[in-house]
Amino acid sequence: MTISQNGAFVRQPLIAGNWKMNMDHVQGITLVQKLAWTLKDHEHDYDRAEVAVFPPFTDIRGVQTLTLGDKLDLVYGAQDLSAHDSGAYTGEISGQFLKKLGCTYVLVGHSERREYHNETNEVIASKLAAAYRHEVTPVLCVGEGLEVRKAGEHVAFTLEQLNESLAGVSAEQAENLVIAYEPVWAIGTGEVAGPADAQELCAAIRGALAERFGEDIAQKTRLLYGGSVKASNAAAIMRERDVDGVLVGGASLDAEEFANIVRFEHHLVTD
Ligand SMILES: O=C[C@H](O)COP(=O)(O)O
Repeated sequence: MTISQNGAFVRQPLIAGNWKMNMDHVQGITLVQKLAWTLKDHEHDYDRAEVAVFPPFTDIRGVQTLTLGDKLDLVYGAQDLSAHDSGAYTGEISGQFLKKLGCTYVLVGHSERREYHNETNEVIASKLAAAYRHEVTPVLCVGEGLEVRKAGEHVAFTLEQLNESLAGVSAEQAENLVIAYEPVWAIGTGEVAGPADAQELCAAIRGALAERFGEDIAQKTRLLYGGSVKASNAAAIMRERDVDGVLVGGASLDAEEFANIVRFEHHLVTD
């Protein structure tokens, strides 16, 4: 992340936990409670780093009730949304419902959606439009697979995904946008792209955003890295200039571990 002369972050870091298809609604409430208590024990300053969880759809109502009831500062989002607003789309979830459930964010185009649900950049563009229609901030996920990385085409591939997915997004809408760079080969595999790899792609993404929406918006947009992030590697990744946060999968299911990722600043000082 980038730090200004007075020690403030230029862009507020975002530490996001994607639970994927883990945690039923009872387990979900327990995890959020434990996370909130642990962060309270750590005297976490939520203004300094935002904390978001992305539970399964079935958990969101419980998480909403808990965060409202206990006046928790952490925010939450959904892992996907429909491109449609309502109607005969069995099994789909409208952005309208997510808005009503108090979701701040929604993941769009996660690599697992691209892979298992054949989501193309075109589909993802229509889901981004739906997120904007319902005023839920999208976290657009992009990133290359192993073959592309081995061929040395990871920057071009990722920027193409980015540009095609953002095809319908206006500069005004882009004021509310988070991008997550997640190299597919590093997701759930224990393989971590090094901090320099994360920086390379985040810098390239920021450059592409500048071309598309102007330098001002590019400098304000938060860029996350995702792929086998743990407490032991989060600080080194977060130290990179263009990385403003992390999107954590497996390690977000353990409240202590995730809270230690949120404490990345502590590790920055002591490393
Ligand atoms: O959304 C999260 C990413 O897919 C990373 O997952 P992971 O931390 O389990 O590798």
